[in-house]
Amino acid sequence: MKQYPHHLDLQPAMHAQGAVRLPGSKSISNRMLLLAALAEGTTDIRALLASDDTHVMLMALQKLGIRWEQQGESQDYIVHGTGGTLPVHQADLFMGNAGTAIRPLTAALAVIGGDYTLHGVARMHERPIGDLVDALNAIGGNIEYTGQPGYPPLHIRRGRFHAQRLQVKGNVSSQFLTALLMAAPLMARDQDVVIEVVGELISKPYIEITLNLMRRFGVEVARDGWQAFTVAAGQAYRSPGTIHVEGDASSASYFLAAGAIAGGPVRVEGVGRDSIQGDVRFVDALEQMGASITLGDNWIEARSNGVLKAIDADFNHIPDAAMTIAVAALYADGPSVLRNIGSWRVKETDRIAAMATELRKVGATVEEGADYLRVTPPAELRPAAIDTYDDHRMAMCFSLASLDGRERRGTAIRINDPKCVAKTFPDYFEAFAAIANNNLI
Ligand SMILES: O=C(O)C1=C[C@@H](OP(=O)(O)O)[C@@H](O)[C@H](O)C1
Ligand SMILES: C=C(OP(=O)(O)O)C(=O)O
Repeated sequence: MKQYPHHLDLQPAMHAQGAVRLPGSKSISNRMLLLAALAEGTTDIRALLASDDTHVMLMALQKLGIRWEQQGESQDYIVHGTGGTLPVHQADLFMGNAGTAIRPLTAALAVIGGDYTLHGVARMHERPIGDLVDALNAIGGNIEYTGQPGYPPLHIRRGRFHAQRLQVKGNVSSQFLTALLMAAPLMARDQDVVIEVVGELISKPYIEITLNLMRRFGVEVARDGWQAFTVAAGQAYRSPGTIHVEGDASSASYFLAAGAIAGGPVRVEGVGRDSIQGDVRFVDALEQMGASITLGDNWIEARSNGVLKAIDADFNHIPDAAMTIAVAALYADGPSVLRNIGSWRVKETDRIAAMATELRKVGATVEEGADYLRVTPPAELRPAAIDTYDDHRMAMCFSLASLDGRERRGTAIRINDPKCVAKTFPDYFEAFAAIANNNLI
């Protein structure tokens, strides 16, 4: 993988312009890998994301005995599905800090049965998984915590699944519901499986990605809004043959915001108006801030010709791309408020605290609530060394503070420990330099 120095210095850039080919979507890549492994037949996955999060999924599948082959140097992978069984019944799996790997795998392994341990980096062991474990153990799963109750590491043994009606909480992470949905067809081939959501469900558009991909692998889910999901008996995953991974809409947010802040046009290629990723709705927020957005079939472009307007909005549906708005708010004409972002506290780091601390370094006044941030831009941005907390999105979104807006100049930004971008976008800084006057030094 890519080598990065201990820090990167970004000089102020007057303009942002150009086109960027996006890496594959993390959310789609890891779902497709698991679905292809569980399917009957061989799947040809095109343009898989190359990153830490997909690497841990690929390695885990390999350890579980799933055969896959990378096609030369490309990001095309052939995955040989085993139709819902696993050749290896005992494995120790390293999950890094990939929520999209550990959560779905926990459910699939618990249902298939075997003797598996799942663990990750230190932060993974602080990220909650209790609601998923509770849902599975309540119907006969056998999952134990080997560290702190409620958190990985986990020890999964063969359970005795009985009920086909599950309940899961959705207010901490939507990935728990995604995990159960993906595992549901493995639970009972002869009985319907019903999954009920107890209370509020956050990050809803990610459930749409799950349902869409399950459908492409041959499994239909009937739903009652966001309350209940039924996987009818008799369904099993089947390979769709060849399947393409869209470009990552969350990764697109940095470049589109660059176009909005520093004029543009900046075009991202690989996602467009028909994307299945909720994060394409990030462009609505940019539009509200005054940017002009054009959506094509497989591209999105952002430009702007004025100062950005402040925004006060609920960002529950786009928690990842919302971090980009927090930094774009530095260029707005007044205070912006990002609401309903409580899940930020249990992601790669406590993102509300980290964002508040780092925005203050460039001069912003920030009010931090349990589930919101209010960002008041300074008269002028101050040079700062940004700590990244091993959070790829902290590193990526703070690159934007080096851009000149119309009313506010960009500033010299040092990004400490930039290699964390490898979680989803190893080449991020090269791509950013290419649209921002090659300002990497
Ligand atoms: O299902 C997914 O692919 C994801 C769901 C979201 O998590 P939460 O549901 O925990 O908010 C998002 O933040 C994460 O990056 C990817
Ligand atoms: C929250 C994120 O990742 P994960 O899939 O590990 O939850 C993210 O990529 O911003």
